[in-house]
Amino acid sequence: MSQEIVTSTLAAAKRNTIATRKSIVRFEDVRKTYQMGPVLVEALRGVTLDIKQGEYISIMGPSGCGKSTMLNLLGCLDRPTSGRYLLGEEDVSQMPDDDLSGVRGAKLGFIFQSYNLIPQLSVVENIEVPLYYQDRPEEESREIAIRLAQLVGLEKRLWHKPFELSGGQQQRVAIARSLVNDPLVILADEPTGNLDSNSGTEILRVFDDLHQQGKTLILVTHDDDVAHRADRAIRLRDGQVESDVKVSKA
Ligand SMILES: Nc1ncnc2c1ncn2[C@@H]1O[C@H](COP(=O)(O)OP(=O)(O)OP(=O)(O)O)[C@@H](O)[C@H]1O
Repeated sequence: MSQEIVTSTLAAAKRNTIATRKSIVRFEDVRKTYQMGPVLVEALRGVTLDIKQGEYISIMGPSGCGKSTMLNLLGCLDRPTSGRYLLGEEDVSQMPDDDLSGVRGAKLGFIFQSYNLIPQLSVVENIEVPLYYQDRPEEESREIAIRLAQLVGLEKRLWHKPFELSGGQQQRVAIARSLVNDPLVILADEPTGNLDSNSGTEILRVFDDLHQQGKTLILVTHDDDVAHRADRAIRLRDGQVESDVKVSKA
């Protein structure tokens, strides 16, 4: 078989496997309206999306187009005004706050631009934080945290505090912490926004590795280069999906 045929056969096989994979996130005509005194602000105006297990998605768009609103909804930090949000098998669209917070802890991992680490805690202890709310034996939590610290390349920094780490290393701790409950989806908000370009590239390599391991990643960014590391790019404009395309890698 020629190289060309092999390449196109592989590409078709990959497309097929994505098409037949389980949906992890489904938005059906999701709308979000904020009330500002007498004024209604329509931040999301009918977004329909289907994200499959193992996809790596970037969300881009101009300021005010609804990215944070969408991330807040995806992250179960807020509820849609109307429409349906299915996370895995579960309809989370109108869940009460307590249940939503349970869903966040069990099914979602968060990575923020500003790392959000606890300054008094070491690398391992920061990674363990989401496990405090579970009834796990201490040694087991510690084992998981150390394994994840190793996974993100921090095996020589296990007992350092955040102020003793570079920005890139702090973001690795945040990534390890986001993985601790083996989430269905990892949500990242401008994860490289505070980093110089070398550290940013290192963090993007960690995302590439997670993607290779089959994790589902959704990343909001202003940066075209970051967006192009994903395999699907969604662009919002005025609260709607303007484009939703597969990223072609040269
Ligand atoms: N809590 C709120 N109350 C009222 N209006 C809001 C609220 N949050 C967002 N908005 C409005 O909803 C629209 C979408 O805002 P959103 O923060 O989702 O945009 P964004 O794409 O994340 O912008 P940026 O890139 O500047 O962070 C904007 O018009 C914004 O002013």
